[in-house]
Amino acid sequence: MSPTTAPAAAGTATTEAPVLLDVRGLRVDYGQPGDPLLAVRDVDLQIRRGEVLGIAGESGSGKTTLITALLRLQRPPARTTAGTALLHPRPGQDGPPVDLLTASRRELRALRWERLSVVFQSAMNALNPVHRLESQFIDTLAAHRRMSRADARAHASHLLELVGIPASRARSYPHELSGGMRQRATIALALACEPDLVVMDEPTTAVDVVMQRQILAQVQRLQAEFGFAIVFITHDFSLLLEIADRLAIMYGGRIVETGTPAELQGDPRHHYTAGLRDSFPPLRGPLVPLRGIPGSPPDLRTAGIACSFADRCAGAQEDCRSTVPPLFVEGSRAHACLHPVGTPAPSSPGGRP
Ligand SMILES: Nc1ncnc2c1ncn2[C@@H]1O[C@H](COP(=O)(O)OP(=O)(O)OP(=O)(O)O)[C@@H](O)[C@H]1O
Repeated sequence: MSPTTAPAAAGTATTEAPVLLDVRGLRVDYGQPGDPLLAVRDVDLQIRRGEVLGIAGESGSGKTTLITALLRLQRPPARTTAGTALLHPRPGQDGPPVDLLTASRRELRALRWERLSVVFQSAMNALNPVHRLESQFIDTLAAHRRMSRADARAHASHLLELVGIPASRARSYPHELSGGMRQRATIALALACEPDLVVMDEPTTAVDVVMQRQILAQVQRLQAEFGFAIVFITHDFSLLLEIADRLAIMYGGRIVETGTPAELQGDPRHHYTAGLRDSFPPLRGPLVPLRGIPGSPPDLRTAGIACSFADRCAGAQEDCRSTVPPLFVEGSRAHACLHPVGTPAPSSPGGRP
């Protein structure tokens, strides 16, 4: 097994759908140039049209930093220091891809809502508290779709109904809705202009488990109807097993493994993926003992000359402490581990195990 010559994009080609967003070599840091915290390190990520890519990783692994950089929503002290993120045109449309990391404000304005939208954990941040729900839809549709107010109102009612909010609630203010309703309204708003990609950052963390299931079922129905791609970010591995087509696992600012849910659940290659899997109860099937991952997350202030998981890894060998593993590609999946799960430990000198 050897690393690929070209960088392996996370979740490389498991479907034939055209590539929508191609991220290469993304680096983001926080803080002073002399003392940066390296929150995202050399991330390659490929998102295909219509797929659900789940990004999982523990708190502080860089998930939010990654997507706020891609969407150009980051604020100082965050700085993108390297990389490209090419958004490809819709099939049948001409023109070169747009690099989201260098696009002008004007280009970004044209892309937001219409090609890219985002749903964050807190719906109150997305909805304007002093405007009725309906008028937030109408303003967005009027600005980006040039719809008449009457058409926009009808479209808003339709979208709200799609997420289970009756038209009679369209004139409510956000604070008059339950948390679950607000979050569903935010999702409907994100879909208003039929974007190609919807980024969802912990969209169901703030609601109870029953509401979480309802929202996810609705998202899946909407996705089947409209065909948008989703990047779904969460620390909840078992949730992603249920809803994602492919998974990318982040640890210490890097993508450490990618593959399908079945691959990563049944046969994880990176020891961190295995630990993450064993830390969450499965949503279906028999109960299994939960193990957790001992130790604490890596120090992101050091550039690292080792695998950042080595100190917590039961399978770590000597070379793991002196080499940053590249992403190794095995067919449609990839992992960044020198001694993957299931490979025998090297024999000690003299042939003894
Ligand atoms: N504004 C900031 N200034 C400095 N460091 C930050 C800032 N925001 C995040 N970080 C650091 O960057 C690293 C990545 O954080 P990030 O929020 O992207 O992780 P995450 O995987 O999204 O975590 P969570 O699941 O808790 O949201 C962490 O070490 C975090 O402490």
